[in-house]
Amino acid sequence: MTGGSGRRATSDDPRSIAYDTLAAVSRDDAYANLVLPRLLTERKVTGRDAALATELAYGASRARGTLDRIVASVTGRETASLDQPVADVLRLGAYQILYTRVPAHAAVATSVSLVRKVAGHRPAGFVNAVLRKVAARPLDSWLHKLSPSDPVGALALRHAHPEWIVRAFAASLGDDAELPALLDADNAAPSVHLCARPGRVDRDELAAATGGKPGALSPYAVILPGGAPGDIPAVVDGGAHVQDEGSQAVAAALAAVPLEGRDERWLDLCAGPGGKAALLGSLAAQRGATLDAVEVSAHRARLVEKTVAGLPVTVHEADGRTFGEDGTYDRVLVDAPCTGLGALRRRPEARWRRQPSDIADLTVLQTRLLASAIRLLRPGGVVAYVTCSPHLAETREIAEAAEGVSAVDARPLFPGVDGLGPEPHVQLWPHRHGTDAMFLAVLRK
Ligand SMILES: C[S@@+](CC[C@H](N)C(=O)[O-])C[C@H]1O[C@@H](n2cnc3c(N)ncnc32)[C@H](O)[C@@H]1O
Repeated sequence: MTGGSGRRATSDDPRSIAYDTLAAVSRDDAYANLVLPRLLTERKVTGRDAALATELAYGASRARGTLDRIVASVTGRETASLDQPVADVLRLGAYQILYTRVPAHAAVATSVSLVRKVAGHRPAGFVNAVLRKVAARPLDSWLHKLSPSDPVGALALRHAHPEWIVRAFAASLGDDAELPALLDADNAAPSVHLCARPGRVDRDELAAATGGKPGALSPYAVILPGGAPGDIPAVVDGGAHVQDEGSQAVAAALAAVPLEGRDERWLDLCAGPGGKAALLGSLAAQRGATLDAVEVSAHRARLVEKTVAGLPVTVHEADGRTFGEDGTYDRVLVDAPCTGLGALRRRPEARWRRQPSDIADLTVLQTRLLASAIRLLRPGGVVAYVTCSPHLAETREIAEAAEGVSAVDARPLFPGVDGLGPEPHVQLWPHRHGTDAMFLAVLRK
């Protein structure tokens, strides 16, 4: 298994497209959810072929760790140590055999011809032999055979998540009972949510026009039944944008916190690509306030500029840790850079790329950004500390260590919504709320 060429399959066959997506993820650290749509467009693949390519590329990316364990138990070596083209063809083949209705003989035959295309004739016999052995047992039997004895390890294997992530979810949830539902939700494609920009589009009219339904958490959310949001007239003309309802709800919560005194200067300290800045900017426009939107990355600052065009928002390409004049803002959002463990359903491969060692650097940055936000607030002003991760080290522990502020109970900002704990903060969950697992702490200076 040496000398992998790393060639692309370059064809419009769904398996080739799925393979090229997996290869881009393995070789170039690419994001499957960016590569796949581009390949489908370039190769003009639509309809059932596009659906199959999507299922295979995203499914095999999500299940990668579990597939690798099964393949490794057949080959006797780490799957990641095989040549990349062989490893990815085996993942794709094993995924079809174990997780789809593709007949095993077809999955094996197409995998053998795929490996010939991307790695030459030498590994063809190996791929054929390995996949035949994979096909000798159904998925349940593999899971049973390879399952560790501890329950969290077993859930991690069964639901294709790294163990450290399942443990982090369990710690945040407080027990293990909901883990299967949460892990299942991570493995399902999320529905598309729109944000009807306040002052531009009426949410109920947008719901009626799109066949969607109003969301329960954000007064601006429409949950779409399916289809391509880019074709919706309100999205085309900028009256609405695509945004997870949880993201909308935490931004709207900051605007809804009661505040005494001046309420004119708002700040978004981590603004790119600008979804929350667009909602806050729309609310600011209605309330005679202005928003400063800070983003350290030049490319992402440009994205914010596009997203907030026409709103009373000034974009600053700057470092939030050192930005601005102390004591000058009334409301500040810190939507901190984080592991993104609350949005795994959106990024098929992300769970396998993230490492526990990522946490330490992120928590230092999160602490410094929150301290900067507090420095920038006037006395009595409020900060919303937000992450799209439920990891306790990135959420409660950061909020509770913040100095010079007291926690505001955030739960009344979500009237009629259950399962928001832990008091006084809000933790949303995909399996409870249908949103990304957004965390919100509201702190008053
Ligand atoms: C979770 S994202 C924000 C998402 C955004 N609020 C939205 O709703 O579209 C975090 C952002 O913080 C930016 N960032 C990272 N470090 C930063 C810093 N020191 N100062 C300002 N922005 C920073 C990242 O580039 C990234 O765009």
